[in-house]
Amino acid sequence: MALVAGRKTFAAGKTLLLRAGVWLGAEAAARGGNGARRFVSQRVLVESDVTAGIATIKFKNPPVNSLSLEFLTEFIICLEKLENDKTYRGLILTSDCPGIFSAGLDLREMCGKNLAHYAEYWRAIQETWLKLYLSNMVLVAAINGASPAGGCLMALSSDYRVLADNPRYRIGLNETLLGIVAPFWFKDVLVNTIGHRAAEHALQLGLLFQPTEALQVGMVDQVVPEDQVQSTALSVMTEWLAIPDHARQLTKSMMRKATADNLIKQREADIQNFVSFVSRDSIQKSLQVYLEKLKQKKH
Ligand SMILES: CCCC/C=C/CC(=O)SCCNC(=O)CCNC(=O)[C@H](O)C(C)(C)COP(=O)(O)OP(=O)(O)OC[C@H]1O[C@@H](n2cnc3c(N)ncnc32)[C@H](O)[C@@H]1OP(=O)(O)O
Repeated sequence: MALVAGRKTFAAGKTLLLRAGVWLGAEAAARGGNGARRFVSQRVLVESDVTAGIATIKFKNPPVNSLSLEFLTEFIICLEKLENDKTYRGLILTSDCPGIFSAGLDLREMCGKNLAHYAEYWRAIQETWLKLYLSNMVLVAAINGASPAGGCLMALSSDYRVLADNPRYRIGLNETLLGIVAPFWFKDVLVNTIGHRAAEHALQLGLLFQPTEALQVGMVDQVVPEDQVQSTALSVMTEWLAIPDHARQLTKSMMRKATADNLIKQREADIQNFVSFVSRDSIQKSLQVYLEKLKQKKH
């Protein structure tokens, strides 16, 4: 059944389908007698409370939960499985890596690879976003670490964001600092969240907000002590799940459909655009310099 779901997801990406199959073969699922279920994959941990109808996905791609193609493949399959299983009405996104929610796109997937790889990678990024943004489940991001760029996008695609109060946990779309440009649909999601002027400011400067600033600008909904992030996410979830599903889902779709359709109607062009942008010599150079800087930071 899960493979069928995977096939639907990756109708346009044969390699991804194959990888998904490999992952599904390696998956282990355990059920407890108390309604708790746990799916284990290499990079994505899914815990669920069947009785409450709530699942928690923990990103587990150390050291920084970068969105590698392998991670995205597992993540997409998990999302699809949960979405198709009517047991689940709510999903909490969080991290299993201390201090990092997600470092965003994996820069190694965008450097020194061939054009077909860039296209495959970008399709997976698009697919992940569409799955998150259009989910029928209530999505709450329990942001327990730094959350730049693609990490921020995942949080912004949730319905509610709870951020741990730690000045090191900065969140924002910092693409310009890497010498690259946030795609239009990243921009659309940011504008929908914090408004046009604040988004223009944040995007041009590649701002990464500390928790109090993120709350002030409306990028997150709540900032709480680190040890209360999960419990707060859970109580927010309970509040949201008290709303009848059909009314909430239709309202969510009414609010989000136009933004998602904007990408859906030009998906292939967006892929081509990414491929030609990222394969430019100047962009490859910028990304390599940035990666090198990250590596040298430690020394
Ligand atoms: C072209 C069209 C537009 C495409 C859109 C792109 C959106 C994106 O998401 S681009 C990615 C933007 N991400 C970032 O700018 C984050 C960069 N990373 C950091 O700022 C920090 O790593 C961190 C704050 C997330 C964590 O800091 P910490 O001190 O704990 O760890 P580090 O020592 O910096 O990193 C450990 C290790 O991980 C490597 N790494 C970090 N980020 C990435 C990444 N995004 N992709 C791949 N690899 C990453 C870093 O180089 C270190 O590697 P080594 O241990 O080998 O040195």
